[in-house]
Amino acid sequence: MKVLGITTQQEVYIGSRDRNFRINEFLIISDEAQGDLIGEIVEAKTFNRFIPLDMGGDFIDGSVIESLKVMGYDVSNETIYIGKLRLLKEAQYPVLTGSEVRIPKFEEVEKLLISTEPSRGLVLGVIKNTDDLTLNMDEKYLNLCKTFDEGEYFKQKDVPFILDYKSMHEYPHIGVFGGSGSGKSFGLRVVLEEIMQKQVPTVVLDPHYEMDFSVKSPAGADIDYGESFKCLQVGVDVGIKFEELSVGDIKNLLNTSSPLTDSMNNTVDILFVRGSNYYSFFNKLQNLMEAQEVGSVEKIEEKIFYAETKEDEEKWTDRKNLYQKYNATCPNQSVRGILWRLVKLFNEGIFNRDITELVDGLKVGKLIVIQGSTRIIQVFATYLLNKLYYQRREYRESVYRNEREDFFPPFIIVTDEAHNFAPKGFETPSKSILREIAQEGRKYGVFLILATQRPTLLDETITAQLNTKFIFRTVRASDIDTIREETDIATDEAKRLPYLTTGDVFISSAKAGRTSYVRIRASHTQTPHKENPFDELALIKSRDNEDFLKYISEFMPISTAVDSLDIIKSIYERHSVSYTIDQFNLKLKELEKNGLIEVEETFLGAQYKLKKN
Ligand SMILES: Nc1ncnc2c1ncn2[C@@H]1O[C@H](COP(=O)(O)OP(=O)(O)OP(=O)(O)O)[C@@H](O)[C@H]1O
Repeated sequence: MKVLGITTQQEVYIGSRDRNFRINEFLIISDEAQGDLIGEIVEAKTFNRFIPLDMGGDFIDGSVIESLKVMGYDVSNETIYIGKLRLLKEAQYPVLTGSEVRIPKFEEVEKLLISTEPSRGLVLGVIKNTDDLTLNMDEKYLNLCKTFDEGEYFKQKDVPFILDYKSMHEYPHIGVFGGSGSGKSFGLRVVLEEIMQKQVPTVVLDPHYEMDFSVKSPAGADIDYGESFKCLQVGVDVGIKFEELSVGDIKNLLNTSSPLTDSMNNTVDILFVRGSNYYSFFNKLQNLMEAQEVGSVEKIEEKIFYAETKEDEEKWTDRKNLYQKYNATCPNQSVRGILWRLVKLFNEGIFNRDITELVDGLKVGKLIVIQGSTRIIQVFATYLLNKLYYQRREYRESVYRNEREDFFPPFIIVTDEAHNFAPKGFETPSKSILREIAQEGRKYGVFLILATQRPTLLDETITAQLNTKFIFRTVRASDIDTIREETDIATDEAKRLPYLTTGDVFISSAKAGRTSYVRIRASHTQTPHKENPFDELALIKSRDNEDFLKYISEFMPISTAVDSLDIIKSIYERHSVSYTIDQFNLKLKELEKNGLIEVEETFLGAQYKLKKN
């Protein structure tokens, strides 16, 4: 392998007669003047005599062809492999043409490729095309993971990719970008498995109900995550304690239910009293609304006068007071709107629980998965993240002040569909807290892992704070542009983004100052949605058919014209399963079509029989 053509300090062409180049493999140029220079292949081509070299287009120029000839290559008759090698560190001078190129030894690239020990980092996969480098690789880096491809598991044969999560302290926050089906959720699962192994307290917002780690995959038979995570459903296991809400919180919550008008905001300011419980706020709104509907103090007094019971009298007196106090400042429309939003939240069960179980889990280093519909998670997350972030902040600040507050651990927040929580261009309640954490979280040990299919729709301030970025296959041009702006990904790599294989990813790290090309390892667990819905359909159908066959076997042969009604009755009595005549006949036809029974046409119509075998 030799350096060809006119060279620069950043990039050179190299050629070989017998070795094909692979994208992102590492090679060393032995430059006589400058010593060893390490580079990475960013483009590779093969030429042979059927495709003359001068058709190379803009990939190679005339100087490359000329130097191939000078070095003794027969450009019109031989197969020649050519690669573009980008130096990892700019050379002092342009590289010497004709320099020898060789495969590095592991220790020559170890520092470049491996950022920390496996025990101190997250083993996320393997660095692609590095199998040549593993020849004398340290034992501690061997057999750390498996990869999964086309239904088969493979032993690790490349250098492992280990993410130094502790460096988040300096380079906080991770972004995970990729189009649908690119391997983003799978990648997130692997990251979370590793986080669980390190027992880092983590909150995962999971509107898709997919982050469950109880089902093992063949690659994780000996690892059990059962005790390391907990799924909690909003409104069932976790919720918001109404008494703890500030006026800001309640406005945020009502707003997520449906946006509040200025007048509604104002009305909440006037009516809400911190520390009151749900029912007292509800009653206040309800009573004021009813008083407003009566219309005037005189009319309410009439109601008091004609009240039939003491209770009624008190109720209307109360309403009169509210009316007198608030009618002028709180329009009926706004009171009504707030009440409607409040009841909607209440009906979702969000005020039924608190976050004690969640906080207890975090304190022992668990991964807490919050499940619920996208909307309810948005409502809850705003409250939750504010609460957790300020608790952690308060704890850290008390440490600075040498005071003793109860320990509250550092933690990570993970969410898919992050553009819904922090959209570009308009304000949402969850966005302000995420933005604050993106900018200030590092100081207090609160970190974000945000995944999205649409980086272009994610708030720019937040995107700019994501120091490590995982970029899976991305096809949309606008998203590729955003990725190019927001990462150090090179033009050559950006061009490859639409063609990346599912599960392959560019990991661009501010700490390393470079991008690695990685295959995400096989996950130890499986998503609960793994079953193909069409297989599920077939399975249910065949179970259904088997059951039906069991019910009818003893009545065979069956003449539909005479027997159906009696058999349907018997099946109902014995098995409590009911069929209409049409359903029963259709089921018989289906069984016959699937070859489970036989049919014969008789003068009485169709007669079904068990199959002879
Ligand atoms: N690293 C990998 N190794 C093996 N298989 C993978 C890998 N990554 C993804 N897959 C498989 O590819 C499929 C799609 O992956 P995944 O569900 O993660 O896509 P996605 O990008 O999250 O899509 P969406 O955003 O639509 O959910 C899954 O069936 C998964 O099993």
